[in-house]
Parts: sequence; structure tokens; C-alpha cells
Amino acid sequence: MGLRLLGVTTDQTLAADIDATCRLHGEFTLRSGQVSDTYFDKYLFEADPALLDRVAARMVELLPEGTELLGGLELGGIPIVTMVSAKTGIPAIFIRKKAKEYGTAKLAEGPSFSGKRVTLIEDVITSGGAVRDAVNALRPLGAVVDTVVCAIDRSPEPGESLRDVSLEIRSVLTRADLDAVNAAS
Ligand SMILES: O=P(O)(O)OC[C@H]1O[C@H](OP(=O)(O)OP(=O)(O)O)[C@H](O)[C@@H]1O
Ligand SMILES: O=C(O)c1cc(=O)[nH]c(=O)[nH]1
Repeated sequence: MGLRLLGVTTDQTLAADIDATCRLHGEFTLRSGQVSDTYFDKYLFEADPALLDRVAARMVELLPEGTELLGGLELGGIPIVTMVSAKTGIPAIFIRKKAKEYGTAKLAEGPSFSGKRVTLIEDVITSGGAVRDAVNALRPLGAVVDTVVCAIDRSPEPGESLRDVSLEIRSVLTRADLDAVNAAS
């Protein structure tokens, strides 16, 4: 059992099921431009209601106290944030990669978030770039953002990649968790 924040431990069965469902082998160019021989296709767990439910349940345990809104990042963060919101009753906002160019022209859809403590919900963190972009867009609009809860932190130093923007990362699973169950399978 790996140690997790707040006494929450790694769920080895969940790690094994996510690894078996999502791990792909090949040559993948990642969002950051890095090339990897491994890709965790989050849509494969998000499309499975039972697995999505289990990931979301772990995320609920990782939410910081005082979270007023849950902010899901387009696209992969949207199904997850919807499930976490349904489980907790905490309203969600849906954060676009860029503001819509017509209609309401919003960057984040849903209720007003200015002055609210928004906990971000993300699928995968590799370099932290997507989350960093979101934080840097939301803070000037008044959001109070100090934590992201993600399903998989596959960065080389889990929890560390967003220190430059003073953001705490809480992950359900790390790359090491997934590699460990994969090696044991
Ligand atoms: O930490 P990073 O280096 O930024 O990489 C991780 C990001 O890359 C993927 O986004 P992508 O835009 O591919 O995904 P989507 O399918 O969720 O829109 C993933 O969903 C993360 O948002
Ligand atoms: O870094 C990425 O773009 C990335 C890596 C990964 O394993 N899965 C994913 O959806 N995105």
C-alpha cells in the first residue's frame, strides 16, 4: 500500500484495473511535445461508468476542505468533474482550453467563480502545462485556486510539477503505482 495524502492509501485493485484498461504501448507525442512509448488513455476509464465511479470516489477523499466549486478541464476532466460534483453536491464549472468566441464568450461554463475557492479536477498530469494554463487564466478572473486533484500524475516527480504556480497536486494514482501493478501482472 503506497501512502497518500491525508492517510488515503493507494487502491491497488483500482490501480490494476486502470492500468489494464488505459495503458497503451506505441509512440505517442504528448501535449507537452514529449514523445513517450506509453500513453494512459483516460477516455477508456471515463467511458466505463463503474471505473469512472471508483476514480471519482477516490477523488472525493482527496478534495480539500472549503472547496466551493470543482473546476473540470476540457475535455478529459469534464466527465470526471461531473461525477465528483454529483457525489459531493459541490457545483462544477467546465473550463475550456480557450474562451468561446461567440455567445457568452466564457472561458469557464457554469456559475460565477470570482472570489470562490475552486479545486481543479484533471485526468492526467504529465508536465503540468494544461493545469498551469488553466490556473493562469482563472486567477486573474478572481478564482482562488490552490489545489488540483487528478486521476493520474505521470510526471517524474509526482506532486511537484506545479510548485511554480503554488498549486498542490493530489493524485489518485501515480506513474509508479501503475508501473508497479503492471510489473506484477
Ligand atoms: O501535464 P501536461 O503536459 O499538460 O499533459 C497532460 C494534459 O494533456 C492531455 O490533454 P489533451 O489536450 O491531450 O486532452 P483532452 O483530450 O483532455 O482535451 C491531458 O488530458 C492533460 O490535460
Ligand atoms: O501528456 C499527455 O498529453 C497525456 C499523457 C497520457 O498518458 N495520457 C493523456 O491523456 N495525455
